[in-house]
Amino acid sequence: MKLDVKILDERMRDQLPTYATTGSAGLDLRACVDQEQTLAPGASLLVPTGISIYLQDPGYAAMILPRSGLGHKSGIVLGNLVGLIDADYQGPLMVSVWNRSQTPFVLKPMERIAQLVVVPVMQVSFNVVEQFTQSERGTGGFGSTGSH
Ligand SMILES: O=c1ccn([C@H]2C[C@H](O)[C@@H](COP(=O)(O)OP(=O)(O)OP(=O)(O)O)O2)c(=O)[nH]1
Ligand SMILES: [Mg+2]
Repeated sequence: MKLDVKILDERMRDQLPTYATTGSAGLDLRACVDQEQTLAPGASLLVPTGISIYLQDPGYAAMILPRSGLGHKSGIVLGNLVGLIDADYQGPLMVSVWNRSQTPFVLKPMERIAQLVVVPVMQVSFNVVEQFTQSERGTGGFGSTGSH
């Protein structure tokens, strides 16, 4: 699907997010900062990605997720854990970069810091009931099926 994008930082014009492989689910987002910035252990920083997107159709949303390499090796994840981009959002796409490690992290301009995944969404309305039709699981959860 074609997604409307606005370029807010000229550096993004010739490097719009792309799928790294034919099977990639995520589009890598870059840190559109002007200078290197050091994130102290535990610190988080709201980083512009230099673009805005407009999904428009409420049947879609986008999620910002950590990159696994950065998250696992460097402890660079997201301050909001997951970023949810509403279909009607038209503002700048921002990434809350959180250094959950115990080592300072140097964020470099235009570095790929997170990834964007576009997902289908179903909006619901509520049907208030007194009883649910009984399911096999019922109210069991939080380990009710055992651990083996
Ligand atoms: O990592 C993120 C998360 C959100 N957003 C933008 C897009 C999203 O549509 C909007 C609102 O996000 P959300 O609803 O999660 O935040 P909120 O704190 O509930 O703000 P609001 O009151 O504006 O809904 O902020 C980002 O750019 N990056
Ligand atoms: Mg909200």
